[in-house]
Amino acid sequence: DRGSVQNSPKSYDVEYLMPVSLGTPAQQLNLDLDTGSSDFWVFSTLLKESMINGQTLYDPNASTTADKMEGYSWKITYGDQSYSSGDVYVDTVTIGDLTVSTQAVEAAREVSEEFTADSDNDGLVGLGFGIINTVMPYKQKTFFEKAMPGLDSPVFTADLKSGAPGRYNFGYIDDGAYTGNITYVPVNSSDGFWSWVSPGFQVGTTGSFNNTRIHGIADTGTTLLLLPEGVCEAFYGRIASAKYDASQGGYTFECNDSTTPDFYFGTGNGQMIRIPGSYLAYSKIDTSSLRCFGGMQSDSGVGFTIWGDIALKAAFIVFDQGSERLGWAEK
Ligand SMILES: CC1CCN(C(=N)N)CC1
Repeated sequence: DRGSVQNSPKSYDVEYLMPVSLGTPAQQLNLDLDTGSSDFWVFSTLLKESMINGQTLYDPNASTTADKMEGYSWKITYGDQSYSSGDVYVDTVTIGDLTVSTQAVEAAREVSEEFTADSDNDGLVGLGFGIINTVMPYKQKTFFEKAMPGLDSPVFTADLKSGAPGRYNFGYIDDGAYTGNITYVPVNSSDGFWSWVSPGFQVGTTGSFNNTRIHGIADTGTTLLLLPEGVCEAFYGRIASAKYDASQGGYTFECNDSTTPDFYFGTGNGQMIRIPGSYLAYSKIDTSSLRCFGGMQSDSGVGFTIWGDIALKAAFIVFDQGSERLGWAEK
């Protein structure tokens, strides 16, 4: 079996949403595929009105295939301190023609204001590893873990684009979606994340390659690229107008600063992925400013590097759960 679904970026590529069908008859929600978490949760009719702001709600009572998991609950808190919690139902879920008939659907009773404010986002499909699923008393499998045994190949791929729709594929690799070779690197899933080690980085076409191992996670659910402080300094040190602006909470520089270099990160076997400098002028810090908030910021608050959407949209990535490895290719 296999599946394929288009993903669409919200403004500034802050997140990428995909249509998902839940229940019988099908209820379509727009969900955020997040490889940095492992809960499948949705806005639902169990929520208080005050927590809803235009989102589409999953109504388990309107689904003839929904079964409540009595006595089960969940609560998740994300890196930015946003959170959600609620009850659990088993129901059928289809993403891009791929159906899992008994998915644990976590129906929200409570969401924090960050989720309420994001009116386009109806919930998350966590495609990290199931060991960090928050359902109690027994954790539940991710959509991919449920689908995997029936797939042609135990992989899913992410093709995120800058300011344009991309695609998530399940169960196969589309050889037309990338250029050159796919370089595979081992994954350590013990923390539940797609954790891997980059051999280093290079700033610009003329800079030398810095052999410094960077431990991090491939995370579709994080907008920016969070790298070690020293890497940020090496990059922003090459941009004439760049500075660390505590009032903005990060590095900023003039959006059109022509000294902005491309950023390359190593994936192994001498392969590098090129992130165009334009991706790193993330967004204007306010409408009247000529300065942009940087797409690369320090990972000091997290403890490891997060290869978020800024990096992922420069590549074609294979999340190979069958062999616990990541595949990186240019496109
Ligand atoms: C380590 C953190 C990375 C960002 N998160 C996420 N994509 N859900 C939360 C975990």
